[in-house]
Amino acid sequence: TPDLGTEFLERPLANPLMNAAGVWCTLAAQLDALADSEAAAIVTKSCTLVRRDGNPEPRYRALPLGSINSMGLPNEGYLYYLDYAAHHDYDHKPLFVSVSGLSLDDNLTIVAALRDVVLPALLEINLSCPNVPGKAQPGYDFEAMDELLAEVATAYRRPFGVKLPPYFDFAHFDTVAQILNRYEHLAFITCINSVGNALIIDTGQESAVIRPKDGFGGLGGDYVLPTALANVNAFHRRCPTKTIIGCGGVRTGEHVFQHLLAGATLVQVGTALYEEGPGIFQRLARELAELMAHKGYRRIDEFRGRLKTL
Ligand SMILES: O=C1NC(=O)NC(C(=O)O)N1
Repeated sequence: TPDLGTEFLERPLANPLMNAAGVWCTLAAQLDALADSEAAAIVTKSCTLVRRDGNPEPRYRALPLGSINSMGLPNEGYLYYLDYAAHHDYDHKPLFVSVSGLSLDDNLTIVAALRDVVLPALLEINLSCPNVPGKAQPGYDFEAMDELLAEVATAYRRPFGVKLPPYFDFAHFDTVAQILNRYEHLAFITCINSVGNALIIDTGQESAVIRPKDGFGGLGGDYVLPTALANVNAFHRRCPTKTIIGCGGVRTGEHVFQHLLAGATLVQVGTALYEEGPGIFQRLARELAELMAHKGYRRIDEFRGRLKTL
């Protein structure tokens, strides 16, 4: 059988699979379930300085082709996740801590705290939550993003990564890649977060389907796979010294294969994990191995990043 083994930041991993920040990772019991699953790494729900209830419900809706959500960063506050990180067994599998402070100061406070506890946990700075009313995504404000990365890189002084929103224009791919390439400590790039501020309409009810923001929310699932693959490949081409983590639209082993072909090293699962639970990682690993066997690949590095063009 094919070997799903891979490497992330020089660390060997059993497979390229992990959860997407925010899904099945807000509470310790959920994170424990991921730690006990076939996922090779896990990431926490994006945390803020203080605990948040998040947006009013209904704020998540599963759809025939994916999901829409406007959770609003409900989380237990950063100290909860630092405590979880302090007790995690890093020899078993890596733990990422996702941080989504609501201000530059909040981000720097959390990042400094994570630095000072000196844990092997990996930092994923979320630049792309589309669902906090009144808060623009740093990922779409290039000057603010550049300032945030400069401050975080200076404060953290260790390898970290960013979770980007989707971009839809080569000028934006170029500008963002140019910014990211200036930060040596910036070791990985996770593409993409949900496609922000979509609107799903229930025809029968003649209504939006989630309460926050008049029904506008982040789109995930099958709807976003082509956009996710494009962003993975765009930053894979433009940031040769960075490791790309793919996220968006992964529901089958074939989708994992496509993210790897596009240049991803790890592949995160969001909507499909929300719907299927942590058992999904065993299914995705099996389906990826079957597809690799069918194609005659023994290892991931035989095809990773080798997307052909016409
Ligand atoms: O970064 C985020 N992306 C999402 O799609 N939703 C969550 C949230 O709303 O908390 N955050």
